Amino acid sequence: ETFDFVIAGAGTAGLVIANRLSERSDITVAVIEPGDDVRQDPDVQNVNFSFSSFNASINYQYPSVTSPALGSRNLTYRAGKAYGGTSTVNGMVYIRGDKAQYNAWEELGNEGWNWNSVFSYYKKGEKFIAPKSAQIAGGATYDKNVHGESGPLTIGFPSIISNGSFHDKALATWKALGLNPIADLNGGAPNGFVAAPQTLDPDANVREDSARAYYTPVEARPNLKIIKGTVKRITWANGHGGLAVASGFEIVSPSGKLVKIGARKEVVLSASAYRNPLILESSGVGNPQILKKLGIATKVNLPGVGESMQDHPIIAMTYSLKGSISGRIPYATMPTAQDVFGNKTASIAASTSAKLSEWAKAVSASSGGAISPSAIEKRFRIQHDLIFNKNITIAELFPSSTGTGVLAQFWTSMPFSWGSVHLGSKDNINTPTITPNLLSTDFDGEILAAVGRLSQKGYSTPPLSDLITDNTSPGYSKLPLNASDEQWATFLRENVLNGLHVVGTCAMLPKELGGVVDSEVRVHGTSNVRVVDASVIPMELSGHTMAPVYGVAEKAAAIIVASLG
Ligand SMILES: Cc1cc2nc3c(=O)[nH]c(=O)nc-3n(C[C@H](O)[C@H](O)[C@H](O)COP(=O)(O)OP(=O)(O)OC[C@H]3O[C@@H](n4cnc5c(N)ncnc54)[C@H](O)[C@@H]3O)c2cc1C
Repeated sequence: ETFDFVIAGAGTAGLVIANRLSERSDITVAVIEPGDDVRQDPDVQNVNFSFSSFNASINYQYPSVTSPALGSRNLTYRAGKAYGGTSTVNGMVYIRGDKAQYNAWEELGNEGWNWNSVFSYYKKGEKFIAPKSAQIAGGATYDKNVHGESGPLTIGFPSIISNGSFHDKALATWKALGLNPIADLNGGAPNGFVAAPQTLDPDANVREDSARAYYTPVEARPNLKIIKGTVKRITWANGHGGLAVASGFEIVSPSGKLVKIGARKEVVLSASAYRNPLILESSGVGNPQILKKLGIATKVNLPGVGESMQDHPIIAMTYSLKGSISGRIPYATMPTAQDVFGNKTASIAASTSAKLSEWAKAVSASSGGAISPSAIEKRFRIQHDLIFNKNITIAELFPSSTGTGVLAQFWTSMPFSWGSVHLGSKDNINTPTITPNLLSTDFDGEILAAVGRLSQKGYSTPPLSDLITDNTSPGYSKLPLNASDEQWATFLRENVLNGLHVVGTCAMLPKELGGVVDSEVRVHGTSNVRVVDASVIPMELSGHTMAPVYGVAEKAAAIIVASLG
């Protein structure tokens, strides 16, 4: 079969692209997806799901390689395998990040990619449902100017938001610690304490994933088709002008047969940050040294493929409560460097600035020289400037209720440790080789420890501390309030996990900075291969990744449609 556009992956981003392209009735669109239609699955719909309720058939679990910085542990990277991809199995939290982080995309060489432009696509995609009185009683606030009202993606607050004392006490404590309440964290300035909205329909009380939002309303379109299968590689036509030209995909059908699906115009990779590099590498697009080892001939020399993988390093602690909490406590506390480091901020800014070139050399070496030290240093300097001069939020502290306790999670936003994702062997398109390198740059551990101390301080400062009986994990005996730097370093090495917010493995950047796609999300060196999903986000954000994926996909779809004339 042949279509105008063929998209790999009916996930969070893939269905946005499919929806927007198929608005044009003169264009035919096919989406290749290995997962099933799970829109009626009660575990998917349930907004009070537990992560463990998702069975393996809709939940990829990729093990990483072991890492010395993690005490030789390996990590599990999870993602959704279904219509809707990871938006069907995720935590649904919808946070976009800081304005300056988006403006940095333009500074890095992506013309037209800045907060104002992506913000307009956030609004286009969104249908925001304002909180009702019960949710307002639980602390839900908003600024209607930063939300859209008529897009496909419904966003709201959980209907069972806790109206107990947790919110008021948490707000008072964080305020006492300098983190003031803010009305809405999605307007590009999330510094402070606030209730976070989610991708759910509060009236129907169901999860809003990208299948429900972007596929259900358009599935009857005759020019849109989802085909079950796994993309193995891009098929190439005879090139012209030095650019590689895709003619479609070779896919593995459910019965294991290799089938060709033709693309008259373009192919789009939306198979996730874990899987797009695998498809590119198995098509000969990537680092020639890696391709040679795999026995694959180089079609396009593009060493950034699969590199600069970034994630949020995350820690969870638990506190037991005097009483219990009924309902959800979806609050986010988002501090800046100043909030975390106080009067040491300027000296830390200066000492870390002096180390950027050393860190860049180490990260370049760990990528086998795939990205040059100078390119990484340029990217690090922009990141450092965001943290220390542009005052972005550098972490998130995020409680959730276990009923009789609080799971107090926190993570840092912009790591200086980068990992990678590559094809492990020529014929295994399903299993990425993931090298996390989490906390391999010492400062990432230092900043996480500082945020951890802030978290401990929050739970031991009245009035929030009035609710708490003890720290049950890891326990104050293991990690006291005055724990030393060494105690923190050991604790983090043994306990840090991957936040599952992976970006950057097909970064939207100029090729000389290690980029894989240009600012029209087209793979460098090709005329008609685009990548649209979390993998193109060039640097980690202070938001969670789903909201940025939706914003990026809406804008990328507009770019592709505009190119059709
Ligand atoms: C457990 C968990 C909780 C999370 N919680 C949150 C949260 O609360 N808030 C938030 O913002 N973010 C959260 N995230 C992260 C966020 O959901 C993801 O970053 C985002 O959904 C990724 O979207 P994507 O389009 O890049 O990829 P996906 O949505 O994963 O889509 C990729 C699709 O491609 C398909 N595919 C894979 N390989 C192939 C192939 N070879 N050929 C064809 N198709 C293929 C997959 O089956 C999938 O459908 C969470 C992630 C996880 C795992």
